[in-house]
Amino acid sequence: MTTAISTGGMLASMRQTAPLVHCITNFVAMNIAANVLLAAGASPAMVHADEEAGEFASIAGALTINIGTLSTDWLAGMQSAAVAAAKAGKPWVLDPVAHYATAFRRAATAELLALRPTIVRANASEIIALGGRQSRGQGVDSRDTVEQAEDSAIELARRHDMVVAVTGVVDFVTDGNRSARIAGGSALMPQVTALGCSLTCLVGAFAATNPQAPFEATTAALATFAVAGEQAALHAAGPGSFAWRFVDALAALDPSTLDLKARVTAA
Ligand SMILES: Nc1ncnc2c1ncn2[C@@H]1O[C@H](COP(=O)(O)OP(=O)(O)OP(=O)(O)O)[C@@H](O)[C@H]1O
Ligand SMILES: Cc1ncsc1CCO
Ligand SMILES: [Mg+2]
Repeated sequence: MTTAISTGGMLASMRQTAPLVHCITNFVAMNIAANVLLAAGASPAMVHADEEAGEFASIAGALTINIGTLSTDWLAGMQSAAVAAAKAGKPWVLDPVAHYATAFRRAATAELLALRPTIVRANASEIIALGGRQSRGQGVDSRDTVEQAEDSAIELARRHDMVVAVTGVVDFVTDGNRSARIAGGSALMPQVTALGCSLTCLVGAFAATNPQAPFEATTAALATFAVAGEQAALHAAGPGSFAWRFVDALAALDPSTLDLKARVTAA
């Protein structure tokens, strides 16, 4: 069954408002994530210092936090930003990169979760471990399937009253009551580093435009990635040309094509 969500309409309204998205992401992702947001039609700003992160979060449309290259200083900025975003009523998105890998990351993730993210976006291994189950993940890449993570995603969404998005071959989004699957993308996507991190930032852009509908906003962001990924893969020779073709495909994607090609089904 195809859901009634107009992903194209959400892309159009996101572009119309060009939301300012406060991204605290990792050193690997910073450049590609900013380019992905610009191509899609949002306005990214990478601001992480504790001295200004709280102030900036309160003026941005949404905040995204990614712990990929974590340090103590950055964690302080993340916490200030999350507190300020919540106080200002702005949605914020958490990407708990490899949170299972070290005690530092585990503790940081628990502290950030306690600050009540609106949305968590992660790969299957990260979601399984976040739900307290044994995942096969070691570093930043997933070693589990989305299907294996679906129950954990639903449990997490209910436990923390948030939207959870698990990405992989077919993505899964849930708010604990409603769930959807988004098919598409390309096997080249996990071959390009930090596309998941970039997607987390794009989820922030859609959530900024639709703060009352984080489930729909997340679904639309994932569908946008899935369709742009398919288009980019058509003529890509490998991960290198896929990466720039993907940015071009995002910029070229029009709302009606997105509506036509998006494969979103209720789960
Ligand atoms: N095998 C695949 N086929 C199609 N799409 C895929 C595949 N693997 C990942 N994707 C897509 O790639 C994007 C990034 O998801 P992924 O799960 O790889 O994130 P991630 O592991 O957090 O990435 P990173 O940590 O490198 O940023 C999503 O849009 C997802 O749907
Ligand atoms: C490779 C890598 N290392 C830390 S963060 C990151 C980007 C993908 O998550
Ligand atoms: Mg990741």
